[in-house]
Amino acid sequence: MTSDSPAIQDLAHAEGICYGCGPAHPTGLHIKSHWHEDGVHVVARFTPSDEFVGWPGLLYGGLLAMLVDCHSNWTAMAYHYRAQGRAPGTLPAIHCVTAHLGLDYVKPTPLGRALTLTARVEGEVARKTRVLCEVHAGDVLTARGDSIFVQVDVDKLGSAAQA
Ligand SMILES: CCCCCCCC/C=C\CCCCCCCC(=O)SCCNC(=O)CCNC(=O)[C@H](O)C(C)(C)COP(=O)(O)OP(=O)(O)OC[C@H]1O[C@@H](n2cnc3c(N)ncnc32)[C@H](O)[C@@H]1OP(=O)(O)O
Repeated sequence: MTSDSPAIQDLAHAEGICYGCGPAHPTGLHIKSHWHEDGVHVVARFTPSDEFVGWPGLLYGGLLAMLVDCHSNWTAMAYHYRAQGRAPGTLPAIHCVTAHLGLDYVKPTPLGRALTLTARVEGEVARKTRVLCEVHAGDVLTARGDSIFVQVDVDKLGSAAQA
């Protein structure tokens, strides 16, 4: 899959309203994740605009966490679909939620430059999936995520799952 193909979010959850990655959110970030052609990594690109400023000229760390959170979660979900030998968007839908978001801020992250998020699943996978994610601005590694996502049955989550 390449970035010319539909994003995993658009295939799997076009009606999603997550602020970070929901295709149907009116003003959200619309993060788009794609399998890399190496078949191992999932990649997203995002250029933060000036409104996401933290320290002058630099990206607010919370926004960076949002990017890593959503992209890593979609990496986990894409992995589960592929492990079952089927495409995102086929039924039954696979849903994961963030159980643990780990993030190291390695270097200041600039505003107004394309960021590349590159994530992959690490280790044994069951209901719980560990995802490693690197954020690069050009050649510079600016952040590193190490997070846990847990597959959930949304029918059992009750009203919390309706959002
Ligand atoms: C929550 C409602 C949302 C529903 C919507 C679903 C639709 C999704 C559709 C499309 C997604 C697009 C949107 C992406 C958005 C970005 C991601 C977010 O912002 S998600 C929101 C933030 N996250 C939460 O609100 C989770 C709140 N926490 C929980 O609900 C539970 O704690 C949960 C489900 C994570 C686990 O609870 P247990 O009772 O089902 O399962 P146990 O047995 O505790 O854990 C399972 C395994 O995970 C490990 N685990 C659990 N918590 C951990 C942690 N904090 N760190 C490390 N491991 C953990 C455990 O050790 C266990 O591992 P072992 O199988 O024994 O190896």
